[in-house]
Amino acid sequence: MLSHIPGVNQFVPIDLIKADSFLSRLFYSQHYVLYSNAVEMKEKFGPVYKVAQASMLGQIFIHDSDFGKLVATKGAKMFKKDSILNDGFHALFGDHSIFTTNDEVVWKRHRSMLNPAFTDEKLQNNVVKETNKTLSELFKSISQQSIRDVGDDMSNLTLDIIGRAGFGYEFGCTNKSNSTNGNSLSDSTKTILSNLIFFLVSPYQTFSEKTLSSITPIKSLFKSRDVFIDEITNIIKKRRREDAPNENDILSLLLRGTGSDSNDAMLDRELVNNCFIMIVAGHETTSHALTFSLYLLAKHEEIQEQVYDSIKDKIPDHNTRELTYEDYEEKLTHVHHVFDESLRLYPVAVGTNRELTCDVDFKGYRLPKGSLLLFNWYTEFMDEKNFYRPEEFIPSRWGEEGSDNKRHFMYIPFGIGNRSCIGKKFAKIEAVLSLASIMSKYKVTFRDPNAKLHPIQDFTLRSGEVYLKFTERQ
Ligand code: HEM
Repeated sequence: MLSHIPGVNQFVPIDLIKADSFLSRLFYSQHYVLYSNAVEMKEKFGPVYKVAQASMLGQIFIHDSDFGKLVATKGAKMFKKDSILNDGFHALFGDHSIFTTNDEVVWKRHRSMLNPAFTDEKLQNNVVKETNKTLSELFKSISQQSIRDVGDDMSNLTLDIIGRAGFGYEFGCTNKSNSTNGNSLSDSTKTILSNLIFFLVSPYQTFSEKTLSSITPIKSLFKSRDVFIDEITNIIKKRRREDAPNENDILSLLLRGTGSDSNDAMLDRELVNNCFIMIVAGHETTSHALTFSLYLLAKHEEIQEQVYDSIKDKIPDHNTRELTYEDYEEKLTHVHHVFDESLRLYPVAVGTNRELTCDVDFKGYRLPKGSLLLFNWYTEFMDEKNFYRPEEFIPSRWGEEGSDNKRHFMYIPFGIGNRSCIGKKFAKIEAVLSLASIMSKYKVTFRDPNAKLHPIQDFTLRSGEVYLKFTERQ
């Protein structure tokens, strides 16, 4: 027997929400339900409930790993991206990219064209090299100033890495003396990211871009978007003119065969949209994940020392050479565990949005076709049935026997199914090598021993301000 879906304010029909996104975005309360309050909401209503407040009008929340299984096995047939949210992305990033397109055929084509840029071989050659290069620049600036705004450092680091490894492009964030026009693009990227949420909660379906531009943060966001598109178009033009394009970066791969009308060629607007989305998706997420990891290591000095000891033990010459892909694969197990554990406690993507393309029966409820779903996986990460003492930072739990099988459909910080993160391994290599290099060179401690973390739920989960002291190890 199917039950009535529990929750709050059930009265708003989904068609009304779709017709009037202005109403649905009058207030923004997603942060309340998504992260800080998610565990409480699940306890109150169970794993499936309906929330009708502000931007979440009529949205069905799902907190159950069986849903992950459903997405992994039948996802493509039952779900599509949330069309309301995607409309917002189209206005900013264009609708011709792997992340924003609503068209399944277009998505498949983009995904299959981008996949070869993310093979182990490509990542080995490319991400490892650019991560090491960018870290060495960061370390030079740390030697001049040991109290660091870690959020800022990680943002600069990850933006430079995706610029170099993705597009052979110098954002010039870690090595300021190197920057030419890089600054305009890095500033634009940061403006877009910090103002994204103002736009997503605005009535973007109801009003024109001109009207919306009367709101200052949205105006700067559109301005930065235009700078970005111009710059990226110039990068592409320049690359086309070059005789020997960088063989390993993402752009080189996409450029091969482009310019024609054949099916396997990416047109200019698709290239621009995809480059834009890669920079945004590839930068912010990893930057916050790294900041959370460093905060946790500073908070747990004994774990930090264990990580350092394991690096010394497994890589005796760690302080005289750069770390390699083999180190990443074979010798940095403790660092992998730290990263997995911090993504469990602070998953930068706490869930994902979908729209149902057919009626679906799940856990005794009928979820009607057209429903907007928010699959929140964070509550499973914080559930005692999956992780003992879930509130605590215990990286060693990841090395315990059987932990991988048990968590297959449940621990999914990079999503699950066909639309899961294409950059997962890119991010992991970059993050594990960065954490290991930092740990091997510095001890990190709080500038203020009473410092507290205040995570902010925007489009992603952000770390807020984290200041740490970096003391060079002898
Ligand atoms: C810690 C770092 C990262 C996290 C936690 C993360 C998380 C995610 C998640 C959860 C999704 C799925 C969204 C959905 O189902 O709607 C996703 C998609 C995506 N991510 Fe990541 N990501 C990270 C890093 C990266 C990097 C480094 C890149 C690129 C270099 C990247 C590029 C993308 C793209 C293009 C998609 C869309 C894939 C598609 O729709 O086929 N991400 N990411």
